[in-house]
Amino acid sequence: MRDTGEALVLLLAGGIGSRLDLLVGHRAKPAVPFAGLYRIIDFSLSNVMNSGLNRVGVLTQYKPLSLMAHIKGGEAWDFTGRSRGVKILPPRTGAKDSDWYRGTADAIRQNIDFIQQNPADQVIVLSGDHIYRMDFDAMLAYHRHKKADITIGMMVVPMRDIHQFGAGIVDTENRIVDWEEKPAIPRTNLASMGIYVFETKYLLRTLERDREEVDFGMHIVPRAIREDKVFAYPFYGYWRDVGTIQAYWEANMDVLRPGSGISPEAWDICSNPEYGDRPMDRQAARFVSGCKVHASMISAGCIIEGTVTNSVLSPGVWVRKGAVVNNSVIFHDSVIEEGAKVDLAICDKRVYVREGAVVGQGEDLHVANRLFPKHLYTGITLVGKEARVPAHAHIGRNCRVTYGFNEDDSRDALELADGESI
Ligand SMILES: Nc1ncnc2c1ncn2[C@@H]1O[C@H](COP(=O)(O)OP(=O)(O)O[C@H]2O[C@H](CO)[C@@H](O)[C@H](O)[C@H]2O)[C@@H](O)[C@H]1O
Repeated sequence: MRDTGEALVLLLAGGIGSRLDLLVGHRAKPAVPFAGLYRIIDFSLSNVMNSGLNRVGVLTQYKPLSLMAHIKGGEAWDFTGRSRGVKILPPRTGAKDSDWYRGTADAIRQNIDFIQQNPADQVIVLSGDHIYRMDFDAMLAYHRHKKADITIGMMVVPMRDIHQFGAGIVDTENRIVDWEEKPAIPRTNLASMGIYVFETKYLLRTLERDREEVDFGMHIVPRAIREDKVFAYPFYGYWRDVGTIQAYWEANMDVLRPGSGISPEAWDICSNPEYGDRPMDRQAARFVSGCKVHASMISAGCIIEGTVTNSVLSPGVWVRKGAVVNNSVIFHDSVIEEGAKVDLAICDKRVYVREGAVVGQGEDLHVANRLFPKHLYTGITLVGKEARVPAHAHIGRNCRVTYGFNEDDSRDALELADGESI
Protein backbone atom coordinates (compact mmCIF):
# COMPACT_ATOMS: atom_id res chain seq x y z
CA MET A 1 0.00 0.00 0.00
CA ARG A 2 1.27 3.45 -0.81
CA ASP A 3 2.00 5.86 1.98
CA THR A 4 0.04 9.07 1.56
CA GLY A 5 0.95 10.50 4.98
CA GLU A 6 4.03 12.23 3.71
CA ALA A 7 3.97 15.27 1.45
CA LEU A 8 5.26 15.42 -2.10
CA VAL A 9 7.66 18.31 -2.83
CA LEU A 10 7.71 20.25 -6.09
CA LEU A 11 10.65 22.57 -6.51
CA LEU A 12 10.30 25.38 -9.05
CA ALA A 13 13.68 25.82 -10.68
CA GLY A 14 12.84 27.12 -14.10
CA GLY A 15 12.30 30.89 -14.03
CA ILE A 16 14.45 32.86 -16.46
CA GLY A 17 15.94 34.92 -13.63
CA SER A 18 16.94 37.69 -15.99
CA ARG A 19 17.58 40.08 -13.09
CA LEU A 20 20.69 38.02 -12.35
CA ASP A 21 21.97 39.29 -15.68
CA LEU A 22 25.28 37.77 -16.81
CA LEU A 23 25.24 35.15 -14.07
CA VAL A 24 22.32 33.41 -15.77
CA GLY A 25 23.56 33.87 -19.33
CA HIS A 26 24.44 30.20 -19.54
CA ARG A 27 22.91 28.55 -16.47
CA ALA A 28 19.64 28.41 -14.59
CA LYS A 29 19.31 30.72 -11.59
CA PRO A 30 19.25 27.89 -9.02
CA ALA A 31 22.57 26.63 -10.45
CA VAL A 32 24.40 29.92 -9.76
CA PRO A 33 27.30 29.33 -7.35
CA PHE A 34 26.82 30.75 -3.86
CA ALA A 35 29.07 31.22 -0.80
CA GLY A 36 32.09 29.63 -2.45
CA LEU A 37 31.17 25.96 -2.50
CA TYR A 38 27.44 25.81 -2.96
CA ARG A 39 24.85 26.41 -5.63
CA ILE A 40 21.67 28.29 -4.75
CA ILE A 41 19.43 25.23 -5.10
CA ASP A 42 21.45 23.37 -2.43
CA PHE A 43 19.57 25.31 0.23
CA SER A 44 16.09 24.19 -0.82
CA LEU A 45 17.18 20.62 -1.48
CA SER A 46 18.96 20.38 1.87
CA ASN A 47 15.92 21.79 3.68
CA VAL A 48 13.81 19.08 2.06
CA MET A 49 16.31 16.42 3.08
CA ASN A 50 16.63 17.76 6.64
CA SER A 51 12.83 17.86 7.01
CA GLY A 52 12.71 14.11 6.37
CA LEU A 53 10.74 14.39 3.11
CA ASN A 54 11.49 11.73 0.55
CA ARG A 55 9.98 12.58 -2.81
CA VAL A 56 10.91 15.67 -4.84
CA GLY A 57 10.18 16.76 -8.38
CA VAL A 58 12.37 19.58 -9.72
CA LEU A 59 10.62 21.60 -12.43
CA THR A 60 13.11 22.95 -14.91
CA GLN A 61 12.72 25.08 -17.97
CA TYR A 62 15.39 27.66 -18.70
CA LYS A 63 18.95 26.39 -19.41
CA PRO A 64 18.63 23.31 -17.22
CA LEU A 65 21.83 21.45 -18.17
CA SER A 66 24.18 22.52 -15.39
CA LEU A 67 21.32 22.24 -12.92
CA MET A 68 20.60 18.67 -14.00
CA ALA A 69 24.28 17.74 -13.86
CA HIS A 70 24.51 19.22 -10.37
CA ILE A 71 21.46 17.40 -9.00
CA LYS A 72 22.19 14.15 -10.87
CA GLY A 73 20.32 11.36 -9.08
CA GLY A 74 20.06 13.34 -5.83
CA GLU A 75 22.77 11.24 -4.11
CA ALA A 76 24.37 14.32 -2.52
CA TRP A 77 21.14 14.91 -0.57
CA ASP A 78 20.58 11.26 0.15
CA PHE A 79 17.58 11.02 -2.16
CA THR A 80 18.21 7.46 -3.16
CA GLY A 81 16.37 4.31 -2.27
CA ARG A 82 13.11 2.57 -3.01
CA SER A 83 10.91 5.25 -1.56
CA ARG A 84 13.21 8.25 -1.90
CA GLY A 85 14.12 10.17 -5.01
CA VAL A 86 14.56 13.41 -6.92
CA LYS A 87 13.00 13.51 -10.34
CA ILE A 88 13.95 16.21 -12.81
CA LEU A 89 10.82 17.27 -14.65
CA PRO A 90 11.68 18.88 -17.96
CA PRO A 91 9.22 21.29 -19.57
CA ARG A 92 6.51 19.63 -21.65
CA THR A 93 7.02 21.67 -24.76
CA GLY A 94 4.28 21.56 -27.28
CA ALA A 95 4.54 22.60 -30.88
CA LYS A 96 5.08 26.30 -30.09
CA ASP A 97 7.41 28.18 -27.74
CA SER A 98 4.32 29.59 -26.09
CA ASP A 99 3.48 26.09 -24.86
CA TRP A 100 6.28 26.43 -22.31
CA TYR A 101 5.21 27.02 -18.72
CA ARG A 102 3.57 30.39 -18.48
CA GLY A 103 4.01 30.81 -14.74
CA THR A 104 4.41 28.97 -11.47
CA ALA A 105 0.92 27.44 -11.37
CA ASP A 106 1.05 26.55 -15.04
CA ALA A 107 4.35 24.75 -14.46
CA ILE A 108 2.72 22.63 -11.75
CA ARG A 109 -0.36 22.09 -13.94
CA GLN A 110 1.80 20.59 -16.68
CA ASN A 111 3.07 18.05 -14.17
CA ILE A 112 -0.25 16.92 -12.77
CA ASP A 113 0.59 13.37 -13.81
CA PHE A 114 3.65 13.43 -11.52
CA ILE A 115 1.40 14.43 -8.61
CA GLN A 116 -1.03 11.64 -9.48
CA GLN A 117 1.74 9.05 -9.71
CA ASN A 118 3.03 10.03 -6.26
CA PRO A 119 -0.05 10.07 -4.05
CA ALA A 120 0.26 12.26 -0.98
CA ASP A 121 -2.20 14.21 1.13
CA GLN A 122 -0.25 17.43 0.71
CA VAL A 123 1.97 18.98 -1.93
CA ILE A 124 4.70 21.43 -0.90
CA VAL A 125 5.71 23.94 -3.60
CA LEU A 126 9.09 25.64 -3.17
CA SER A 127 11.39 27.92 -5.16
CA GLY A 128 14.90 26.92 -6.09
CA ASP A 129 16.37 30.38 -5.62
CA HIS A 130 16.03 31.12 -1.93
CA ILE A 131 18.70 31.13 0.77
CA TYR A 132 17.23 29.96 4.08
CA ARG A 133 16.77 27.12 6.48
CA MET A 134 13.29 25.89 7.25
CA ASP A 135 11.71 22.80 8.78
CA PHE A 136 8.90 21.83 6.41
CA ASP A 137 7.77 19.13 8.78
CA ALA A 138 6.79 21.80 11.31
CA MET A 139 5.03 23.75 8.55
CA LEU A 140 3.11 20.64 7.54
CA ALA A 141 2.02 20.02 11.13
CA TYR A 142 0.78 23.63 11.31
CA HIS A 143 -1.07 23.28 8.01
CA ARG A 144 -2.79 20.09 9.19
CA HIS A 145 -3.62 21.62 12.57
CA LYS A 146 -5.26 24.62 10.86
CA LYS A 147 -7.10 22.32 8.41
CA ALA A 148 -6.03 24.77 5.73
CA ASP A 149 -6.48 24.41 1.96
CA ILE A 150 -3.30 26.41 1.43
CA THR A 151 -0.62 27.48 3.92
CA ILE A 152 1.92 30.08 2.84
CA GLY A 153 5.29 30.72 4.51
CA MET A 154 5.36 34.43 5.35
CA MET A 155 7.69 36.83 7.08
CA VAL A 156 7.94 40.50 7.94
CA VAL A 157 10.24 42.43 5.58
CA PRO A 158 11.19 46.13 5.50
CA MET A 159 8.31 48.18 4.12
CA ARG A 160 10.52 49.46 1.29
CA ASP A 161 10.98 45.88 -0.02
CA ILE A 162 7.41 44.62 0.04
CA HIS A 163 6.72 45.71 -3.56
CA GLN A 164 8.83 42.71 -4.70
CA PHE A 165 6.62 40.16 -2.93
CA GLY A 166 3.13 38.90 -2.44
CA ALA A 167 1.77 40.87 0.53
CA GLY A 168 -0.84 39.43 2.93
CA ILE A 169 -2.98 40.79 5.74
CA VAL A 170 -3.86 38.22 8.42
CA ASP A 171 -6.44 38.01 11.23
CA THR A 172 -5.64 37.00 14.81
CA GLU A 173 -5.68 33.31 13.80
CA ASN A 174 -3.14 33.96 11.01
CA ARG A 175 -5.79 33.37 8.37
CA ILE A 176 -4.99 35.50 5.32
CA VAL A 177 -7.88 37.89 4.74
CA ASP A 178 -6.40 40.19 2.12
CA TRP A 179 -3.69 39.82 -0.50
CA GLU A 180 -1.91 41.82 -3.12
CA GLU A 181 0.85 40.51 -5.37
CA LYS A 182 3.74 42.98 -5.60
CA PRO A 183 1.75 45.98 -4.32
CA ALA A 184 2.66 49.42 -5.65
CA ILE A 185 1.17 51.07 -2.57
CA PRO A 186 1.64 48.55 0.25
CA ARG A 187 -0.67 48.26 3.26
CA THR A 188 1.36 45.61 5.05
CA ASN A 189 4.92 44.36 5.25
CA LEU A 190 4.06 40.69 5.72
CA ALA A 191 5.63 39.04 2.66
CA SER A 192 5.02 35.70 1.00
CA MET A 193 8.17 33.60 0.78
CA GLY A 194 6.73 31.73 -2.20
CA ILE A 195 6.60 28.56 -0.06
CA TYR A 196 3.22 26.82 -0.20
CA VAL A 197 1.61 23.74 1.33
CA PHE A 198 -1.50 22.64 -0.58
CA GLU A 199 -4.02 19.96 0.18
CA THR A 200 -3.44 17.74 -2.84
CA LYS A 201 -7.10 17.32 -3.74
CA TYR A 202 -7.61 21.07 -3.46
CA LEU A 203 -4.57 21.79 -5.65
CA LEU A 204 -5.68 19.38 -8.36
CA ARG A 205 -9.22 20.80 -8.36
CA THR A 206 -7.88 24.35 -8.53
CA LEU A 207 -5.47 23.67 -11.37
CA GLU A 208 -8.09 21.87 -13.42
CA ARG A 209 -10.71 24.56 -12.90
CA ASP A 210 -9.30 27.50 -14.86
CA ARG A 211 -6.34 27.11 -17.20
CA GLU A 212 -5.95 30.89 -17.46
CA GLU A 213 -4.85 31.01 -13.81
CA VAL A 214 -1.16 30.55 -14.51
CA ASP A 215 0.50 32.05 -11.44
CA PHE A 216 0.07 31.31 -7.74
CA GLY A 217 0.73 34.82 -6.43
CA MET A 218 -1.19 36.64 -9.16
CA HIS A 219 -4.19 34.36 -9.68
CA ILE A 220 -4.60 31.31 -7.43
CA VAL A 221 -3.92 32.84 -4.01
CA PRO A 222 -6.04 36.02 -4.41
CA ARG A 223 -9.09 33.95 -5.35
CA ALA A 224 -8.40 31.30 -2.71
CA ILE A 225 -8.37 33.81 0.16
CA ARG A 226 -11.87 34.96 -0.84
CA GLU A 227 -13.32 31.47 -1.18
CA ASP A 228 -11.21 28.99 0.80
CA LYS A 229 -9.03 28.58 3.89
CA VAL A 230 -5.59 30.11 3.41
CA PHE A 231 -3.25 30.52 6.39
CA ALA A 232 0.09 32.24 6.90
CA TYR A 233 2.87 30.22 8.50
CA PRO A 234 5.04 32.80 10.27
CA PHE A 235 8.78 32.49 9.74
CA TYR A 236 11.32 34.43 11.82
CA GLY A 237 14.73 33.22 10.60
CA TYR A 238 17.07 34.28 7.80
CA TRP A 239 15.51 34.12 4.33
CA ARG A 240 16.54 35.87 1.12
CA ASP A 241 15.20 35.65 -2.40
CA VAL A 242 18.48 36.11 -4.27
CA GLY A 243 16.79 36.94 -7.55
CA THR A 244 18.60 40.25 -8.09
CA ILE A 245 22.32 41.04 -8.30
CA GLN A 246 21.95 43.27 -5.26
CA ALA A 247 20.25 40.61 -3.10
CA TYR A 248 22.62 37.92 -4.35
CA TRP A 249 25.67 40.00 -3.47
CA GLU A 250 24.27 40.99 -0.07
CA ALA A 251 23.50 37.36 0.84
CA ASN A 252 27.09 36.39 -0.01
CA MET A 253 28.34 39.22 2.20
CA ASP A 254 26.00 38.03 4.97
CA VAL A 255 27.86 34.71 4.99
CA LEU A 256 30.96 36.67 6.05
CA ARG A 257 29.23 38.37 8.98
CA PRO A 258 28.93 36.16 12.07
CA GLY A 259 25.75 37.85 13.38
CA SER A 260 23.83 37.87 10.10
CA GLY A 261 21.86 34.70 10.81
CA ILE A 262 23.03 32.69 7.79
CA SER A 263 25.29 29.71 8.33
CA PRO A 264 25.38 27.03 5.62
CA GLU A 265 27.44 24.75 7.81
CA ALA A 266 25.25 25.00 10.92
CA TRP A 267 22.22 24.58 8.66
CA ASP A 268 23.60 21.31 7.37
CA ILE A 269 23.52 22.41 3.73
CA CYS A 270 24.80 19.71 1.38
CA SER A 271 26.10 20.12 -2.15
CA ASN A 272 27.28 17.88 -4.93
CA PRO A 273 31.06 18.03 -4.71
CA GLU A 274 31.55 15.82 -7.73
CA TYR A 275 30.07 17.94 -10.45
CA GLY A 276 32.28 20.21 -12.49
CA ASP A 277 34.32 22.10 -9.96
CA ARG A 278 35.69 19.02 -8.18
CA PRO A 279 36.70 20.66 -4.88
CA MET A 280 37.54 17.17 -3.60
CA ASP A 281 40.46 16.96 -6.02
CA ARG A 282 41.90 20.34 -5.21
CA GLN A 283 44.66 21.07 -2.77
CA ALA A 284 43.94 23.16 0.33
CA ALA A 285 43.95 26.94 -0.14
CA ARG A 286 47.47 28.34 -0.09
CA PHE A 287 48.42 31.67 1.50
CA VAL A 288 51.74 32.92 0.25
CA SER A 289 54.03 34.84 2.59
CA GLY A 290 53.13 38.54 2.56
CA CYS A 291 49.48 38.08 1.57
CA LYS A 292 46.70 39.70 3.57
CA VAL A 293 43.25 38.22 4.09
CA HIS A 294 40.49 39.84 6.17
CA ALA A 295 36.91 38.74 6.81
CA SER A 296 36.75 36.51 3.74
CA MET A 297 35.84 33.01 2.65
CA ILE A 298 38.60 31.28 0.68
CA SER A 299 37.79 27.90 -0.91
CA ALA A 300 40.04 24.95 -1.71
CA GLY A 301 42.54 25.36 -4.51
CA CYS A 302 42.82 29.15 -4.11
CA ILE A 303 46.25 30.77 -4.07
CA ILE A 304 46.46 34.13 -2.30
CA GLU A 305 49.54 36.27 -2.86
CA GLY A 306 47.86 39.69 -2.70
CA THR A 307 45.16 41.20 -0.47
CA VAL A 308 41.61 39.91 -0.04
CA THR A 309 39.10 41.75 2.13
CA ASN A 310 35.43 41.09 2.74
CA SER A 311 35.12 38.73 -0.21
CA VAL A 312 33.93 35.24 -1.13
CA LEU A 313 36.25 33.17 -3.34
CA SER A 314 35.10 29.90 -4.93
CA PRO A 315 37.61 27.06 -5.52
CA GLY A 316 40.72 27.69 -7.57
CA VAL A 317 40.90 31.52 -7.56
CA TRP A 318 44.38 32.97 -7.87
CA VAL A 319 44.98 36.46 -6.45
CA ARG A 320 48.46 37.38 -7.56
CA LYS A 321 51.05 39.56 -5.90
CA GLY A 322 49.98 43.17 -5.39
CA ALA A 323 46.42 42.40 -6.52
CA VAL A 324 43.55 43.57 -4.32
CA VAL A 325 40.08 42.00 -4.02
CA ASN A 326 37.54 43.90 -1.90
CA ASN A 327 33.82 43.39 -1.24
CA SER A 328 33.59 40.97 -4.14
CA VAL A 329 32.37 37.51 -5.10
CA ILE A 330 34.75 35.60 -7.38
CA PHE A 331 33.72 32.29 -8.96
CA HIS A 332 35.87 29.27 -9.74
CA ASP A 333 39.31 29.42 -11.32
CA SER A 334 39.41 33.16 -11.94
CA VAL A 335 42.77 34.90 -11.95
CA ILE A 336 43.38 38.41 -10.66
CA GLU A 337 46.76 39.35 -12.05
CA GLU A 338 49.52 41.41 -10.42
CA GLY A 339 48.52 44.91 -9.36
CA ALA A 340 44.90 44.50 -10.50
CA LYS A 341 42.08 45.66 -8.29
CA VAL A 342 38.59 44.19 -8.05
CA ASP A 343 36.26 46.08 -5.77
CA LEU A 344 32.50 45.67 -5.34
CA ALA A 345 32.26 43.22 -8.23
CA ILE A 346 31.07 39.74 -9.10
CA CYS A 347 33.33 37.78 -11.45
CA ASP A 348 31.95 34.58 -12.99
CA LYS A 349 34.03 31.41 -13.61
CA ARG A 350 37.44 31.58 -15.26
CA VAL A 351 37.52 35.35 -15.52
CA TYR A 352 40.96 36.72 -16.18
CA VAL A 353 41.67 40.21 -14.86
CA ARG A 354 45.00 41.19 -16.30
CA GLU A 355 47.72 43.17 -14.55
CA GLY A 356 46.93 46.67 -13.38
CA ALA A 357 43.26 46.56 -14.41
CA VAL A 358 40.63 48.10 -12.13
CA VAL A 359 37.23 46.41 -11.97
CA GLY A 360 34.54 48.29 -10.02
CA GLN A 361 35.05 51.31 -7.85
CA GLY A 362 33.87 50.31 -4.45
CA GLU A 363 35.93 52.66 -2.36
CA ASP A 364 34.58 55.84 -3.87
CA LEU A 365 31.17 54.36 -3.51
CA HIS A 366 31.63 53.68 0.18
CA VAL A 367 32.33 57.36 0.76
CA ALA A 368 29.12 58.15 -1.08
CA ASN A 369 27.29 55.50 0.91
CA ARG A 370 28.26 57.12 4.18
CA LEU A 371 26.76 60.37 2.95
CA PHE A 372 23.70 58.83 1.30
CA PRO A 373 23.06 55.54 3.12
CA LYS A 374 20.00 54.64 1.06
CA HIS A 375 22.32 54.03 -1.87
CA LEU A 376 24.20 51.50 0.19
CA TYR A 377 26.00 48.94 -1.93
CA THR A 378 24.60 49.90 -5.27
CA GLY A 379 26.88 49.86 -8.26
CA ILE A 380 28.05 46.26 -8.34
CA THR A 381 30.15 45.54 -11.43
CA LEU A 382 29.67 42.24 -13.24
CA VAL A 383 32.20 40.27 -15.26
CA GLY A 384 30.76 37.35 -17.26
CA LYS A 385 32.10 33.81 -17.51
CA GLU A 386 35.52 33.45 -19.14
CA ALA A 387 35.73 37.18 -19.85
CA ARG A 388 39.19 38.65 -20.05
CA VAL A 389 39.72 42.16 -18.69
CA PRO A 390 42.69 43.70 -20.52
CA ALA A 391 45.73 45.03 -18.66
CA HIS A 392 45.25 48.50 -17.16
CA ALA A 393 41.62 48.60 -18.26
CA HIS A 394 39.34 50.68 -16.11
CA ILE A 395 35.91 49.13 -15.63
CA GLY A 396 33.84 51.50 -13.52
CA ARG A 397 31.10 50.76 -11.06
CA ASN A 398 27.88 49.15 -12.20
CA CYS A 399 29.47 48.11 -15.53
CA ARG A 400 29.16 44.77 -17.29
CA VAL A 401 31.86 42.94 -19.20
CA THR A 402 29.90 40.29 -21.00
CA TYR A 403 30.35 36.56 -21.17
CA GLY A 404 33.58 35.52 -22.85
CA PHE A 405 34.69 39.05 -23.74
CA ASN A 406 38.15 38.39 -25.05
CA GLU A 407 39.61 41.41 -26.73
CA ASP A 408 43.27 41.33 -27.69
CA ASP A 409 45.91 43.51 -26.08
CA SER A 410 45.24 46.42 -28.42
CA ARG A 411 42.33 47.19 -26.09
CA ASP A 412 44.68 48.03 -23.21
CA ALA A 413 43.11 51.44 -22.82
CA LEU A 414 39.61 50.00 -22.40
CA GLU A 415 37.58 52.24 -20.14
CA LEU A 416 33.97 51.79 -19.11
CA ALA A 417 32.24 54.54 -17.17
CA ASP A 418 29.36 54.12 -14.73
CA GLY A 419 26.84 51.56 -16.01
CA GLU A 420 28.37 50.85 -19.44
CA SER A 421 28.79 47.36 -20.83
CA ILE A 422 30.88 45.66 -23.44
N1 LIG B 1 7.60 28.33 -15.68
C1 LIG B 1 8.34 28.00 -14.66
N2 LIG B 1 8.82 26.75 -14.52
C2 LIG B 1 9.55 26.40 -13.46
N3 LIG B 1 9.89 27.27 -12.49
C3 LIG B 1 9.46 28.52 -12.60
C4 LIG B 1 8.67 28.96 -13.67
N4 LIG B 1 8.37 30.27 -13.53
C5 LIG B 1 8.98 30.65 -12.39
N5 LIG B 1 9.63 29.60 -11.83
C6 LIG B 1 10.37 29.61 -10.57
O1 LIG B 1 9.41 29.80 -9.56
C7 LIG B 1 9.89 30.66 -8.55
C8 LIG B 1 8.96 31.85 -8.40
O2 LIG B 1 9.16 32.65 -9.52
P1 LIG B 1 8.44 33.96 -10.00
O3 LIG B 1 9.54 34.76 -10.60
O4 LIG B 1 7.26 33.68 -10.82
O5 LIG B 1 7.89 34.62 -8.70
P2 LIG B 1 8.44 35.83 -7.88
O6 LIG B 1 9.74 35.46 -7.25
O7 LIG B 1 8.37 37.07 -8.69
O8 LIG B 1 7.29 35.89 -6.77
C9 LIG B 1 6.91 34.72 -6.06
O9 LIG B 1 7.83 34.51 -5.00
C10 LIG B 1 7.88 35.57 -4.05
C11 LIG B 1 8.90 35.18 -3.00
O10 LIG B 1 10.15 35.08 -3.57
C12 LIG B 1 6.51 35.78 -3.43
O11 LIG B 1 6.53 36.87 -2.53
C13 LIG B 1 5.48 36.04 -4.51
O12 LIG B 1 4.18 36.16 -3.95
C14 LIG B 1 5.51 34.90 -5.52
O13 LIG B 1 4.61 35.16 -6.60
C15 LIG B 1 11.31 31.00 -8.98
O14 LIG B 1 12.17 30.09 -8.31
C16 LIG B 1 11.35 30.74 -10.47
O15 LIG B 1 12.64 30.38 -10.89
